[in-house]
Amino acid sequence: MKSVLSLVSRPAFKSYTQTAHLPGRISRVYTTAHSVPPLNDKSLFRNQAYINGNWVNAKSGKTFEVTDPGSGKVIDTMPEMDKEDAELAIQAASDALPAFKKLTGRQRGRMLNKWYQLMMENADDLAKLITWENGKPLADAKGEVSYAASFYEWFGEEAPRIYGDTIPSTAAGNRIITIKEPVGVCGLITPWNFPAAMITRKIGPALAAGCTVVAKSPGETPYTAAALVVLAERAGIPKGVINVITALNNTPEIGEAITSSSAVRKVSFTGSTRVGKLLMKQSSETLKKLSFELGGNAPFIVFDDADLEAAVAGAIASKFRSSGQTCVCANRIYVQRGIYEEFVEAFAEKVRSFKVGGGYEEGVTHGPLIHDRAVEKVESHVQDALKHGGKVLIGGQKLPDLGANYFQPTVIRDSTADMLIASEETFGPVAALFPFETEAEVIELANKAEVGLAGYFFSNDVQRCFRVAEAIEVGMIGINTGLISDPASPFGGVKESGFGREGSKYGIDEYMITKTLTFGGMGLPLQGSK
Ligand SMILES: NC(=O)c1ccc[n+]([C@@H]2O[C@H](COP(=O)([O-])OP(=O)(O)OC[C@H]3O[C@@H](n4cnc5c(N)ncnc54)[C@H](O)[C@@H]3O)[C@@H](O)[C@H]2O)c1
Ligand SMILES: O=CCCC(=O)O
Repeated sequence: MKSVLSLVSRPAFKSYTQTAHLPGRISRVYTTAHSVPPLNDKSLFRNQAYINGNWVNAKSGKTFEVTDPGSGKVIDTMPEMDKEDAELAIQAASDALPAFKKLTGRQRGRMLNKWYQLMMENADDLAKLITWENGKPLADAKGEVSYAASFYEWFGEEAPRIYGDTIPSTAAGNRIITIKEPVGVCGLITPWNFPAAMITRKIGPALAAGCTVVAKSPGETPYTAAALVVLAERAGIPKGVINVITALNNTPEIGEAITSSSAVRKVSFTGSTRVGKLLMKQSSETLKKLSFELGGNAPFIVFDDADLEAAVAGAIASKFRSSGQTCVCANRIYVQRGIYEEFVEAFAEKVRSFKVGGGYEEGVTHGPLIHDRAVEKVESHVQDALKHGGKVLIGGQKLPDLGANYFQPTVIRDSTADMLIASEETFGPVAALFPFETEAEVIELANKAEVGLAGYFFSNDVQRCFRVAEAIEVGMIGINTGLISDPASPFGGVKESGFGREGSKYGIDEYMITKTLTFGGMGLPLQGSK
């Protein structure tokens, strides 16, 4: 294995251009460049885990390889940790808790603010790491860094503003107040699709509340998380407050260690509904406080009365963000019959202008998917749609000449309710367009999903806006917008998309408990007083 420094400063190793033929009337030039630009600050690249303020290997000495999804090349290794390492991290977080929770909110807020500033100062390097291990285009990666850092800024401001209540008692002579306390040690498990933002959205409120954490970084994208820890050290976060453990194949074992430990009082998980259900079962033995941000299958509805141009732009932004690999991506695009043909044409035209390729290449709008399993799922949804009468307008094919993980941005028209894509999250760059006739019909279709994370609709009728927003069973609705993510806005789902809210003024509550203080014998005359 090459040394870390040679890896982070290695020169371009491949760059080429090729033509990909798309069904329909055009063929597009796709390009890719597999060169990894060197970091300005090479010390941000770490290939170890972090426990109790120390950079460490797995006790077993085992490691796993991390692959650049764009080039298919191995980036480096990370420690393949197991239960024993997880227990050390939990112990470190437990030991650090008493002192950390005694700091004032203002003191913790200042640390988070410093961390925010360091992230912004090192935004270019963090973005390079995100693109390297996740594949998303550099411009998107930069956007993710700002989004991720904004959770430290936001919760740094919330930390000094944790209030309890004064409550009128029903019993005469009693006086009731509540205080908020940190829940304790938190186990945080996050996915690869936002290597920075999914972690900061949990660590920010946890630290603001006074909790200490054990974070399991995603096996596919652990280097961004490690770089964030380097910046945490510089921000003066005390040792043991943040512990980041790493694993790929041992992930279920780590999950079990975290969920079964009685020292861990809270688990916050972002990932699939399948794994969420498993972690909930595992956590039941110790009855932990839980937050689960799970899978989505977002309906995106365009009514006849919508602004067509805005609806097309919103649908493109929602569907193809991160090549369709976000939990809030539109998965089912329902368009009312009166506007359907016009919408299909304008939407397809936009997709034709995409440029797929390596994330570092200038002008690339869409990168590779994360791994071959993601490509297989996307391909199976396209094949299934074809079998059920869907018509592929654009795309529909893998792009093997670019690399194993590239798939053409795809538009399928005349989609129907019996297609897999109508009931399962694709998590990839396939836009399925469904025609519909009436408002009642589309609400029923939208609510058929077992999950309910995000939903979107476009309409210029204010009555309808309220009616439809109230009828759709999701945690978040975009009305006349395809982008809803904001640190100020509560993020979370209903039904099998989980529970709990991240970001916003509610996000910090997930990491606190309310303690009730009842004072008896109050309001009585002072004994012996005149
Ligand atoms: N609601 C949200 O905020 C949100 C955000 C991003 C992704 N997601 C969902 O995540 C899914 C895509 O990610 P994925 O396929 O990698 O999900 P996944 O559930 O397989 O993995 C997510 C994370 O959980 C870890 N994990 C996997 N198995 C585990 C186990 N047994 N114990 C403990 N940890 C385990 C993985 O290492 C990974 O870091 C989609 O369904 C997407 O909608 C949801
Ligand atoms: O993928 C899930 C998170 C997406 C977001 O925060 O916008």
